[in-house]
Amino acid sequence: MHTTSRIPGFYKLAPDQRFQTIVKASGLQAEQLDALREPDPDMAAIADRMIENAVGTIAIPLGIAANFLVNGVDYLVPMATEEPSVIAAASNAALIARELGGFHASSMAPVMIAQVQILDVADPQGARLRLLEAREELLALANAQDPLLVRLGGGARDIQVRLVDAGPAQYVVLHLQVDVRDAMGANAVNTMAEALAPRIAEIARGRSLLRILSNKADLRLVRVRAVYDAGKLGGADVVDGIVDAYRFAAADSYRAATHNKGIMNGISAVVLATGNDTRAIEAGAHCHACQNGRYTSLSHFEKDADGNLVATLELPLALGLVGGATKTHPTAQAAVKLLGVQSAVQLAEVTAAVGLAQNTAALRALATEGIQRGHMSLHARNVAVAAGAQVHEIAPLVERLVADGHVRQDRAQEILAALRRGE
Ligand SMILES: CC(C)(COP(=O)([O-])OP(=O)([O-])OC[C@H]1O[C@@H](n2cnc3c(N)ncnc32)[C@H](O)[C@@H]1OP(=O)([O-])[O-])[C@@H](O)C(=O)NCCC(=O)NCCSC(=O)C[C@@](C)(O)CC(=O)[O-]
Ligand SMILES: NC(=O)C1=CN([C@@H]2O[C@H](COP(=O)(O)OP(=O)(O)OC[C@H]3O[C@@H](n4cnc5c(N)ncnc54)[C@H](OP(=O)(O)O)[C@@H]3O)[C@@H](O)[C@H]2O)C=CC1
Repeated sequence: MHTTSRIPGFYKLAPDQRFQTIVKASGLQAEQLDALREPDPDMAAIADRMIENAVGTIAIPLGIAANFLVNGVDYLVPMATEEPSVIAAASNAALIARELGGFHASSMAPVMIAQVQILDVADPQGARLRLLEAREELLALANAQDPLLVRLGGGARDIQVRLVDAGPAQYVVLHLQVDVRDAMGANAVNTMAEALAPRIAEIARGRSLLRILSNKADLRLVRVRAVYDAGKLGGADVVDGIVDAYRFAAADSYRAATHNKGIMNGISAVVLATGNDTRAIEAGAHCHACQNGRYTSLSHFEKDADGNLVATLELPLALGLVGGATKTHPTAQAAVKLLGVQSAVQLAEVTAAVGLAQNTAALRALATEGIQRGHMSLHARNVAVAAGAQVHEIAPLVERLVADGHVRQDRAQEILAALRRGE
C-alpha cells in the first residue's frame, strides 16, 4: 500500500536516494524491490542522465541475428527483444534469402517534416500562396538555426502549405521539409519550426500554435526486397501459402495488425538495440500502413515467373546515428559499431531487411506447421522458469515439455513434479 505518491523534489535526489525513498513510500521491504535498483554506479549515472527520476535500468536481452546479406554486404545485426523466437526467425529467413542474393534495399533522402499550425486566418487560400512566395526567406531562416547540419550537407529543403479542415475550424499548416542527414531529426526540426513560427504567423496573418515534427515520415521511406527460392522455402505449396497469408493481411485489418506486428518484431528490436526511438518508428510504420483510409499490410508477397517468392516492404524509418540515446548509451554505441553502418540511411536499410525477414519467417511458419512448434519450443524456457524450475531443471524440463507438445505452465508443473520424483 503506497502511503503517498506526492514526493516534492523527488527528481533532485540521486538514484540510490530515490530508491530508498520509494522503498519507504511503498511500505515494501528493500529486498522485494531490489531488482529495480541499478547495481553498477556508472550505469546508474548514465540512466540518471538519460531520463528523469531514474532508479535503475531494465535489462532486455540483446541477441545477434546471423546470415544477413543486404546490398551485397554481410551484417551481424544486434536485436534487443524480450520475445523468444524473434531472432531465430529473422536469422532463419535471412539464411534462405542469401541463396538468391539476400536483401536489396534503397531509400529516399533522410527528410523529416515539421508542422507549424496557424489558427484564425481570415483568408487561408491567400495565406497559402503568401507563404509559398516566402519560401526562400523561410528556408534561409530555418537553415540559420543549424549551421552544422547545413555544413554536413543537410538542412531545410522545401516547404509545403496545407489547409486542414477540422470541424468548425480550418488550419493553415506549413510543412518544413528538412534533410537531417544522420540524425533522427526531431530536435533539429523542432528547433527550426519554433524559430520559424512567428514569421509564418505574420505572413499568414494568424497565430501559431503547434510547432513539432510529424512522425508520419513519408519523405523518408526505405524499400527492401528479397527473392526466396521456392525449394528452400519448402516447395511451391509453401510459396502459395505465404502469398495467401499475405493476401489475407492485405484485405483484412484484423489480420494486418498481426502481420505488421510480425514485421515490427524485427524492426523494433534493431531500433531498441541501437538506442533509437521505438515509438517514433512504430507510429510512422502504422500510419504508413493506412492507405486510402484503410489499415493494410506493410509488406507484399508474390510469386515470380520461376515460382520463387518475391517479398517487398516499404515503410518510413526515421533512424539516427547521432542524437537521442544513440550517442549516450554504451550498448547502443557498441551495437552500431558491430553493425558497421556508416550512415543513418544504411542503418535504416538493414533494419528494413530485418523486418522483411521476420515477416517472411512468421508467414512461412503460419502457412505450414503453425507458429507454435518453432515459437513455443523456444518459449518453453520461459514457461519452465515460470513453473518454478531451478537452473539445473530447466533443460530436462524444456526437453520433455517440447516432446510432450503442450507448452503450458500447468503441464510444466506436472512434468517438473515428475522429474523431482525421479520419474
Ligand atoms: C523458430 C524457427 C526459426 C525454427 O525453424 P527451423 O526450421 O526449425 O530452423 P532450422 O533448424 O532449419 O534452422 C534454420 C536457421 O534458422 C536459425 N535458427 C533456428 N533455430 C534457431 C535457434 N534456436 N536460435 C537461433 N537461430 C535459430 C538459424 O540461423 C538456422 O541456421 P543454422 O544456424 O542452423 O545454419 C522457425 O520455426 C521460425 O522462423 N518460426 C517463426 C517464429 C516467429 O515468427 N516468431 C515471432 C514470434 S510470433 C509473433 O509475434 C508474430 C506473428 C507470428 O504473430 C506474426 C504474424 O502472425 O504474422
Ligand atoms: N515526436 C517525436 O518523435 C519526438 C522525438 N524526440 C526525440 O528527439 C531525439 C532525436 O532528435 P535529433 O534531432 O535526431 O537529435 P539531436 O538534436 O540530439 O541531434 C541532431 C543534431 O546533431 C548534430 N549533428 C552532428 N552530426 C550530425 C550528422 N552527421 N547528421 C545530422 N546531424 C548531426 C546536428 O547539429 P547541432 O549539433 O548543431 O544540433 C543536428 O541538429 C530522440 O531522442 C527522440 O526520441 C523529441 C521530440 C519529439
